[in-house]
Amino acid sequence: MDMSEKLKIAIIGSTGYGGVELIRLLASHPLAEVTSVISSSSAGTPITEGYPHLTGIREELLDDVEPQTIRSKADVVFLATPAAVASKLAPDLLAAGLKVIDLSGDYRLQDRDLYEKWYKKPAADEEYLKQAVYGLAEVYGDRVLGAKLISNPGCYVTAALLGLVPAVQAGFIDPDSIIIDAKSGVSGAGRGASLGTHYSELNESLKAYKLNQHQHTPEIEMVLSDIAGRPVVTTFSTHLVPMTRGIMTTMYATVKDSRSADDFMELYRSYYENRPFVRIRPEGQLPATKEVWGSNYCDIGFAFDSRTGRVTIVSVIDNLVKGAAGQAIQNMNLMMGWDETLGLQFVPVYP
Ligand SMILES: NC(=O)C1=CN([C@@H]2O[C@H](COP(=O)(O)OP(=O)(O)OC[C@H]3O[C@@H](n4cnc5c(N)ncnc54)[C@H](OP(=O)(O)O)[C@@H]3O)[C@@H](O)[C@H]2O)C=CC1
Ligand SMILES: CC(=O)N[C@@H](CCC(=O)OP(=O)(O)O)C(=O)O
Repeated sequence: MDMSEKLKIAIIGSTGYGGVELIRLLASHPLAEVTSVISSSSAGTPITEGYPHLTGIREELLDDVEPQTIRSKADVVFLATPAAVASKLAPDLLAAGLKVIDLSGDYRLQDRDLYEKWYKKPAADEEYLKQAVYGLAEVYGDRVLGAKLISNPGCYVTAALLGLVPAVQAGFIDPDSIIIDAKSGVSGAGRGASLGTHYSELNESLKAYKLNQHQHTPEIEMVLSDIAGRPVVTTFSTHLVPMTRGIMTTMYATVKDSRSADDFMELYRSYYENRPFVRIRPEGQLPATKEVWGSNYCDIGFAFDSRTGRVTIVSVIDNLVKGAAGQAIQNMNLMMGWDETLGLQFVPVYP
């Protein structure tokens, strides 16, 4: 690529929350620019019709989903589409010579049966699943360089795994004892209106949903099993919180070999030493979702209970940034061999 020219980006699903967050973040990327915003339902209309906050930033009309036209305008396409859409679109986009970064779950699980069981939709073709690189950037980032098809991890999965992987890999916790208690803001459910995300249903309430049925369960287990070197199953519970952005995962596990708070702190600081988006909090300080709002950070804190022999690990992310668009751009940077922080050095919005 001629470095005087920016990498051209198209976004399918640009009218959704993940898509519009890609537009926001890419607007300040030094080496990439959005050249096509695409809609399957409102091509020919301006994106500012649905998103007036983009006035003066993206005034062009939405394009159609047509691979050859997209290729004439872009080098990389981000798919921010509902489940089972990317698996239909990616083969033609790849054939047209585009690189594809998928924010949905379609290329995360290598096992097609697992996808169909948990997502209740048809799985992607085996041939493309084999090509897909799973982009949990801090763990598998070194596999992403030069990839043509990147599968961006789930939002809950990112928060949970960044909090668990170092301890599982080092054998500091018993993988079979892990319980993940997760909470998300409502933008995690996308822009479409539904009864469950309706203001008067959600406001002043906290509710558990999809218990033991959440589609991110097999993705978390896939990575924990890989890291532990044996099959791991886990209890993963999700809750909807009346806030716009943010995910907190509170994770409980039995500590092995009398590892201390200092041991954990040293392990996590060393694991994430060269990973600029993971911040380990000092002992006794637990992170809040507000402290990563609008940023690509994942903040992690610990609490030890010598009475029960358990550690509680708390991790927080912004679901739309580190949980979706931010990590997808981080993966694009890694794919291109660039500094992973390009275009992502936002200070969290506070308060
Ligand atoms: N929201 C979040 O925090 C996160 C979301 N994700 C995943 O990212 C993906 C997008 O999520 P999100 O932005 O929240 O969802 P939204 O529902 O807000 O947006 C999805 C967009 O996809 C487009 N779309 C729907 N059907 C098709 C189709 N057949 N072909 C092409 N485009 C289609 C729609 O736009 P149009 O009708 O204009 O084409 C819609 O605006 C999902 O898979 C989601 O699970 C992952 C991590 C976090
Ligand atoms: C609050 C809320 O509803 N969150 C969504 C997150 C879904 C998501 O991002 O799904 P994929 O990553 O699998 O595409 C959920 O729990 O289903």
